[in-house]
Amino acid sequence: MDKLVIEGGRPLEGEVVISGAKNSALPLMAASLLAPGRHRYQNVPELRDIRTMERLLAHMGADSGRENDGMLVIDTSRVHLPEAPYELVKTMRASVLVLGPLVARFGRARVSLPGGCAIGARPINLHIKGLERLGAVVELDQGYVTASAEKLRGTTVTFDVVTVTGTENLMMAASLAEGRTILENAAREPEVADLAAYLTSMGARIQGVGTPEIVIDGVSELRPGTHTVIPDRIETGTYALAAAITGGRLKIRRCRPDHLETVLRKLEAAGVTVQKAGDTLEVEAANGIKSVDVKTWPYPGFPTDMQAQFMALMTLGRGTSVITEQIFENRFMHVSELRRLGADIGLDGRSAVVRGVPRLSAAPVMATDLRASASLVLAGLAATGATHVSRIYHLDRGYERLDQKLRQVGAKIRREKE
Ligand SMILES: CC(=O)N[C@H]1[C@@H](OP(=O)(O)OP(=O)(O)OC[C@H]2O[C@@H](n3ccc(=O)[nH]c3=O)[C@H](O)[C@@H]2O)O[C@H](CO)[C@@H](O)[C@@H]1O
Ligand SMILES: C=C(OP(=O)(O)O)C(=O)O
Repeated sequence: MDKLVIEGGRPLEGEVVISGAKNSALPLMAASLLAPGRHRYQNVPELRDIRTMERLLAHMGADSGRENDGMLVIDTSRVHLPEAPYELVKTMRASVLVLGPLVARFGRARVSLPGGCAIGARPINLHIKGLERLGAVVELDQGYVTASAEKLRGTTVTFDVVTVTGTENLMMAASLAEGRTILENAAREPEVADLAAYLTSMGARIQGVGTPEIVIDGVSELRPGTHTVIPDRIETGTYALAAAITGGRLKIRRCRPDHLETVLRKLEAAGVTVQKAGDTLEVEAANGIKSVDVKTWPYPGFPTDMQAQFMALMTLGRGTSVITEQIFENRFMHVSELRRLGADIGLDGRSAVVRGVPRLSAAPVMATDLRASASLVLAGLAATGATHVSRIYHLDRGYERLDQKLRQVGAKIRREKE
């Protein structure tokens, strides 16, 4: 197992190029199951989750590989086994994204239940309820969801809570259903819009994307297409915070600042200078950090996937910050580790009360999920001394070449065997 060793206390300076979004690429890859043939994706990051999705699709009979220019090509002509086994699903919850496409195209699917994870129980009841509304017969058997439907039929589905992958699963299934499906209280995340853009290029008829009501008119078949994945807004935000927490200055290139408005406004409120120009963001923190409060919320609210990293920044704020997690019931696993670095954080139900301290100092820390790991890396970049972050396989799920990109902008960070 690898760990990261970070010698902190150096302001980051220079340029970082943002990779394609993991949370866009995964549903886009699942969408390849909707139409036999060669699907071509540009800007897919090299990540552990992407390789897991390739293995999952391969299990079903798909072929995939990269072309010389990095284009990921998935050929679904020979898919014959509509099944997602436990061994793969347990390593990546996003595997559940194959459920909708499989039922829609093959009339049946057998997908392992993902189970809980470090950040919460994360049920998929709304995915299942939605598929049932579309006419699928769904059963739970020995830890697997089996769903079957001769033909899905359009209907209205109202989500009890906003669910990103739930919206994506149902949008894919409804694209091949008979008639019109209306998804109410749908997710508005940019990744949902990116998936809708690809589905539309495949021949799907989708309206209302980016609003809480998505209308899908089913078509009888879809065709493979070519698509460029949007830049990763969470990676972008993480580097913006890396500049801020180290008192540095970063030019963040090939990103979409408009997908990160809420985070950028909070950064400005914290006294950080943020300049947007097209697909470039410049972030500079010359005068320290002011404490600000944050509440996570579905898009366009403050993303839960940035909560842990923002908390790392707030540990060094002037004043007290209240950070409230409203999406997942257990997404504070980083708190005890940040405390090991000298942070002063109290927990009160769904809120963390972060009293800023003048400095953090290095310690060995360990993370239990992807963004918690990122928050520890940020804290380590600011802390004095050498911070050892273990279990970085979490980071490798979601950040492409994180250590290399940070080294390029002046961080002293290396990967070591534990
Ligand atoms: C691969 C991917 O895109 N992952 C993202 C996606 O996860 P994911 O799509 O799994 O998260 P959801 O949006 O579904 O979860 C939001 C809330 O709804 C609840 N819920 C969800 C589905 C369901 O059937 N029943 C239910 O109760 C969840 O437990 C959670 O409390 O959105 C999350 C919220 O922005 C992000 O943190 C994840 O990075
Ligand atoms: C929670 C995340 O991912 P996943 O939904 O794949 O677990 C994330 O990207 O922060």
